[in-house]
Amino acid sequence: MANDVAVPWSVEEFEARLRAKEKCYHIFHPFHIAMNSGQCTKEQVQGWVINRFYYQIMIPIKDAAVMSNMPDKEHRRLWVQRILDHDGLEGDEGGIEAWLALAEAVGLSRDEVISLEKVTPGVKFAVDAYVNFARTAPWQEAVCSSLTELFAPTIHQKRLDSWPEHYPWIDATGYQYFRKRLSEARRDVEHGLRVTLAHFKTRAEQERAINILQFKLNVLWSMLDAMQVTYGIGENNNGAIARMNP
Ligand SMILES: O=C(O)c1cc(C(=O)O)c2c(n1)C(=O)C(=O)c1cc(C(=O)O)[nH]c1-2
Repeated sequence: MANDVAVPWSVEEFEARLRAKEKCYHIFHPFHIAMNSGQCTKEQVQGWVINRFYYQIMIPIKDAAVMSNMPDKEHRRLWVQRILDHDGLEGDEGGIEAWLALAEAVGLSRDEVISLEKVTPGVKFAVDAYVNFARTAPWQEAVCSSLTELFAPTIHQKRLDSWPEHYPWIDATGYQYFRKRLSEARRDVEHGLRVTLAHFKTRAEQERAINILQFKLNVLWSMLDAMQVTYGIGENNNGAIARMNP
């Protein structure tokens, strides 16, 4: 039977199928598994922080693009908070600044991170693909693509639980970013799920939503693939670094 005549999933079934995508989340990527179980070297943790900074600075740009495609103020009012979460306000800094505090806590200098000089091409490519999708897709599809945040609190909590023990050399002041995201991600997801469950109605549309979520999961996964090529995993990193910096 063709997709467009298949019976739509109930809202509950649709939500369950979106949530079932957790199995493809980057928490299961070998680089993340190594990082969260204390197997990464200092250089690898620093490499992750440097590369993820590009994601951090592009998220509010992505969100501004999505907001520009939202025709009504009810959604923009909620969405604008995502930009403020990252950019902050004068006297009340946001996620980008918190990420720079994490960078300093792992022994990097702000300038080194802000320069983006060490961001690996694959990470740039993956993040740019996400921003480009969000900028050009119908806004409800862009909202749907942010739903990897369904799975993010678990990964932030995992870092908060395991990093202090595994990486005692990281200054504890660096963990504020992960702490902040626990509640921010839950709030984002409430809005994101409401939009997605209401917008994707037919079975074909619901399947498209699942594919959009998979695309975003692939973005996150590809970022770590690129980091793994550059930095290796665990102690076995020499060849990889030599390839990047001959
Ligand atoms: O550290 C992570 O694993 C992780 C994952 C994700 C995600 O799942 O997309 C986000 C974040 N962090 C994050 O901090 C964040 O602000 C964020 C925004 C978005 C988005 O798609 O709009 N995802 C994520």
